[in-house]
Amino acid sequence: MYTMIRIGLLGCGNIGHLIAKYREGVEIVALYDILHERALDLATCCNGRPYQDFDEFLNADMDLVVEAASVRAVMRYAEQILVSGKDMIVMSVGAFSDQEFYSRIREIAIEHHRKVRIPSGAVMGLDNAKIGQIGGIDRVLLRTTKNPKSLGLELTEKTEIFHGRAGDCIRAFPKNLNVSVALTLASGKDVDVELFADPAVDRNIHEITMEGKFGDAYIRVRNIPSPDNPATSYLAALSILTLLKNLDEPIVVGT
Ligand SMILES: NC(=O)C1=CN([C@@H]2O[C@H](COP(=O)(O)OP(=O)(O)OC[C@H]3O[C@@H](n4cnc5c(N)ncnc54)[C@H](OP(=O)(O)O)[C@@H]3O)[C@@H](O)[C@H]2O)C=CC1
Ligand SMILES: O=C([O-])CC(=O)C(=O)O
Repeated sequence: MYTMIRIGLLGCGNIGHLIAKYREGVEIVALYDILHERALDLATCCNGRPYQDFDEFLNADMDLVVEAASVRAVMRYAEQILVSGKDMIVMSVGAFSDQEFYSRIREIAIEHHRKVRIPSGAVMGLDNAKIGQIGGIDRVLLRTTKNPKSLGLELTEKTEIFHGRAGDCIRAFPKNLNVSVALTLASGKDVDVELFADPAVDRNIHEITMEGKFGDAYIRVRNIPSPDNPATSYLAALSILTLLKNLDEPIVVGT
């Protein structure tokens, strides 16, 4: 028999709302957002209790905290969450581009017997990219194209606005390129990123090219933006909903 997993939502914006609306197998018991009105508003769609104080939120009777807030929120709260005995699901994985922070959180998770899970988010192929950890991949390139509005820009023609490494890209675009850091963590390769703003596209397009001992791969996802936040692909919310649904599954599919 399965028991409901009890979660707390850190971040009650677009993804938080989609989790509340479509969740399966989990109960939302606690909600926290930097803007308390957002937690209050989301509490009306689920039975969770909104908290204004983070420490009180963390004391709620829950198994894990689902972060759908920001890179800053992960950097600020991850350690405290793990030390409090809760697991974490992290959407704003860009926080882990800071190597020192990543190592510290990993050590704390080991010490406290906790897990930090990173969903595939807005890309496909993240699980297979993990073969890079055993030397199977030589190079990973991520080419992302979004409408300028998703990037907070006003442009009239397609423009390359970043070309470089994932760690530098997430610092410049913390709300738009978490996927580049997820790919870096999965593959163990410092991912090359090309970011384009194109007023002619109405999707968030991620093209991944991988080359290695296995051969080569080209994966393109043309994501529909979330209704409430065009920077975030709807696929990212589906990915976290699926992870939540499978948390207690005894048979695990995918690398
Ligand atoms: N891994 C992946 O593939 C993907 C990751 N993401 C990331 O997931 C996160 C959530 O996305 P989404 O729901 O669309 O974002 P939204 O901006 O719609 O919602 C985030 C909410 O969290 C709040 N928030 C921000 N910082 C904090 C904090 N320090 N403490 C508490 N609340 C905070 C925001 O407030 P305010 O508006 O005031 O900042 C907002 O209400 C983002 O960081 C996004 O970049 C998104 C897509 C794909
Ligand atoms: O949702 C997307 O397309 C990607 C995104 O915002 C991110 O990785 O931060």
